Amino acid sequence: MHPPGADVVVVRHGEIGTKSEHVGTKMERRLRENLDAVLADRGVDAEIEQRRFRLWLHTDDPEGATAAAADTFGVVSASPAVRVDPTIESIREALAEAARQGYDGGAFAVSARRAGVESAHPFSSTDIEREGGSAVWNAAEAAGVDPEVDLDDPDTELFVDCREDDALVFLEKRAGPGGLPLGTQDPVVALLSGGIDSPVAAWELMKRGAPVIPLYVDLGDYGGVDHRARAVSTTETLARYAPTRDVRLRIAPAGDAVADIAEAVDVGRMLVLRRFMFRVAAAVAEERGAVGIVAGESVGQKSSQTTANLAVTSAAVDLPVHRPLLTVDKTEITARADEIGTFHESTIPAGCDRLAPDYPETRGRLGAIREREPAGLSERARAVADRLEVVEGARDGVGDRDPAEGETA
Ligand SMILES: Nc1ncnc2c1ncn2[C@@H]1O[C@H](COP(=O)(O)OP(=O)(O)OP(=O)(O)O)[C@@H](O)[C@H]1O
Repeated sequence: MHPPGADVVVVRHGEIGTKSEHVGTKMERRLRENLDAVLADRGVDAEIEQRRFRLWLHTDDPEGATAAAADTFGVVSASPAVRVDPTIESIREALAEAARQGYDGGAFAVSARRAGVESAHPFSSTDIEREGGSAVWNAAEAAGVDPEVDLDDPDTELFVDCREDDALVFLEKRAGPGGLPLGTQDPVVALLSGGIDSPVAAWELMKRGAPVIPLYVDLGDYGGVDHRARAVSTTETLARYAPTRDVRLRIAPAGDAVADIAEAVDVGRMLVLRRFMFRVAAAVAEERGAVGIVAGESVGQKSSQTTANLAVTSAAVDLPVHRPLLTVDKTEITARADEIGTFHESTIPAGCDRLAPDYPETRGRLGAIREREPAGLSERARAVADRLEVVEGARDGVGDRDPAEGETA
């Protein structure tokens, strides 16, 4: 919610501030470019101004600009604000206006910060809070609201940032994803199954700055049109967070290879299959200059995801397999999927479920699994990776950056 007259959105970032000046400056530039692209992608008109440890968005659409900032990796919070003169009188007036808009009962608090030269104002932040609080109180009473103050746990918080030349009044600090600007790490291949977990895992890597190359392994008769459609639609949602990037889904035509695995392997079948998928992903990574694989596995969630089995599947490739959900419970993963917009409730049985043998292996041993693996799987994985289908049109204005470009801290 924004106060009346808001025409600026204050955007805060976090970890960039811990970097060296050289790296921090580059990351700030990348954040600005990414934010600009998200704004443009959503048709929000805003001009970005670089401030110390902040970006300011000058805009006539404070809600749209705040929502865009809150979906940009690297942003910790965003506040649509009104700017007034740095005097107690102007601040009181703006707070009273803001209260008429955004305070309709419950407990409130005014939180003030003063930045800049100490002697710039003849008042302290405590003065602002006291004077501002009384202005809010009066405005509420005049509007028929029964005001109450709770400084520790308010229902409504009204903020004042008082600086040398102006004061900002705002009603919220909308949380962004945090993390680092997308493109500040080298890319990884994201194995997307169309299920709930893998898009969240991909999003987590994006949040830390790594662009993803989404890859769906088509299981042929064991997969399904709906399964594939879910991978396409979750990729489109992920792409909304990355308009500067090529986030088109790649589909690997693995039906024949999967059918052969299902035919040849019973005990340990899912491990052989996952090892095959990792090999396909590694081949795509090599081709596209990616430096890792991200998967949505979480310890113990499925029989193929026990600690022993994760060791067996990871050993199929030299590239690191990143599993950001490793220790996250399913309820939390589902909530996160809902938040980021990739959650699709579905009763469609996943292809892997249909492939699972009656007695799945829970404690695979690398040597035994290697022996059971049909010969030539690495070559077949490379062949499948050479015949990728790229799903066009997932997003307009697909990014044009080189996926191998990164600027690691
Ligand atoms: N058909 C597929 N194409 C690409 N990646 C896949 C596919 N199936 C599984 N994966 C990858 O392997 C991981 C584990 O898959 P598994 O089938 O055990 O989980 P799932 O519950 O079906 O999928 P998800 O983890 O996405 O919910 C997935 O998180 C995903 O990263």
